[in-house]
Amino acid sequence: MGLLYTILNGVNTTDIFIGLLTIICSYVIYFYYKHFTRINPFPGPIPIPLIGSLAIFLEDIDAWFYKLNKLYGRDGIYELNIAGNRQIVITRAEYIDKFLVNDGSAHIMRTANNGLLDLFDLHNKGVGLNHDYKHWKFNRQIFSQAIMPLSLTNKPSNILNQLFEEMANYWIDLKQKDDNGSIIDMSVWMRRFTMDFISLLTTGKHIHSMYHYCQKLKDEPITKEMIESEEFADCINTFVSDNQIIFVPKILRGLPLVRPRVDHLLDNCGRLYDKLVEIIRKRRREIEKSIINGEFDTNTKQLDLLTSLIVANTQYDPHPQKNLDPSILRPMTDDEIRGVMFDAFVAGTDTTVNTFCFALYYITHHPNVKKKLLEEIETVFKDDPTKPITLEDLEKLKYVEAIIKETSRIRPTVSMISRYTNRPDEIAGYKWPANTLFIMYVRGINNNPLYWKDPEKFIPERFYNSQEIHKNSFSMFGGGLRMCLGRKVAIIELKTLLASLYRKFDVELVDMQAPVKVETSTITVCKELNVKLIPREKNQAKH
Ligand code: HEM
Repeated sequence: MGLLYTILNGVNTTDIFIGLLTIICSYVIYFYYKHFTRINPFPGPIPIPLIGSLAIFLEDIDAWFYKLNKLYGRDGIYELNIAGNRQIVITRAEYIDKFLVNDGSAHIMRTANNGLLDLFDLHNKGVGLNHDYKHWKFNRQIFSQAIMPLSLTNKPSNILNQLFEEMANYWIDLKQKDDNGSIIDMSVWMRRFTMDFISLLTTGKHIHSMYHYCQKLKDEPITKEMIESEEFADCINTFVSDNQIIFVPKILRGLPLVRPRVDHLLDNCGRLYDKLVEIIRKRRREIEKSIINGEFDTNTKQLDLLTSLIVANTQYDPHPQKNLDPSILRPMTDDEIRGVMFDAFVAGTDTTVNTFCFALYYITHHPNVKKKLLEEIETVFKDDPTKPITLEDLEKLKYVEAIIKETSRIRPTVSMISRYTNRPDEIAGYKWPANTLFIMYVRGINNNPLYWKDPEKFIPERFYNSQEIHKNSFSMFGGGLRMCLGRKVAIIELKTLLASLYRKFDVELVDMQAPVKVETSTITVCKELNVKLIPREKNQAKH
């Protein structure tokens, strides 16, 4: 202690300054030495020590990636450094094959987990950001067991029909007396709609977020339910729009620009987790009560998702699994269910909202597409605009499906999908060490003129003949072992929504000149889409 005191006592400000400067210079030299001697050097922006590419913090991520793709993506591979992490960006369909196959577990992880996943209790919870292979496998198996059978039933369509009717009535209610239609921000309404949908699908309970939003628009007195409902919607939106901060390296957590954002998101997630756990515990008690009373129906294939998750791998499981690794044949804890429910709300709401809004934007800008869409609706539903939509009807809506795919090709809401290697591998003809992070740049591949003629043109007919589509040149739901678990439900939802909307309303953009307003975090979000909805007269669907 005495020696340390003597040393420190003899140190003046200049010495401290010189010491710090030496440390910083040594780090910068070390950083650039590592950078210029890296394995498989590819073109890309020159990184700044600790920060990597500053542009990612200053520009919209999607717009920045699009620009980089034009600058560096010509040969199908380039690289970036984000907050000190090297990322290899792939823009050719031929190079992503290994990430999209279902065998092996070499490319199963999505992130390096050197960020703050643990702090948010996401590193071994749920599915989407789960970094722990064993826990991910267990959660994925049970989530899949619960959601896939649902998409084979009319349950999602029935909920969607009921919710669409409700929403259409609010829209008509909001119409000004002398106006021929209602002007609404579709992106906000769709967020409330998908929230109500996912809640009904997962818990069987209506949280009335559309109703509360409508009350708010009509300036009705604010009630406790309205506040709670808006808070829940805000928590989901905040997580969707601000979650990149979770991937900032731990070492940067205390920085003045980082700390408040992390604390804000932590507080947000805390409230969301508490709400979800409250819902789960309540449902568990309800199930226990119905079992005691002999009222629990194990034969039904139409349990809501939450009930399926609670009874999975118990004697009340309606889809008992055999021939599986015994370590994943156990029931889930409340915390594990919370992780999966969190995924359903976070991964299952905004993705659909944005795809739907982008589709409307393109349909309104392409009268020929709108005409064919209306003709298909007319053919399938004849002149009955009220008949509830069934799975059978959805099967027939081929052009609607092509519109959804073409929208996702040209403007994917998930424009980047990452994979992290846990062992050395050969990708794009190069040998890579373990722990390399790859980004499949979906928007670049989906719009690459190598695979698509006139890629910038909106032509749904491209998807009529799937054999003509180059392998891996279109991705909406990713692929391989981590492929989207909600893909079937999402397609049901999008098709039902588009058909229901155009059966009942004519849709016009309020500003046809304005580009679509987007903001990117891990997904590309439609920030605003102001539309005018004009109720259709009977038999008017063709125009
Ligand atoms: C249009 C709507 C949707 C789009 C475009 C979409 C897209 C995606 C994509 C690209 C992935 C990553 C796949 C990969 O890494 O290969 C993903 C993962 C996932 N999605 Fe979706 N999704 C949509 C709707 C939904 C819905 C409705 C749900 C649930 C109700 C859902 C649940 C999930 C989950 C849980 C994962 C993580 C799977 C894993 O990591 O194992 N998604 N989604």
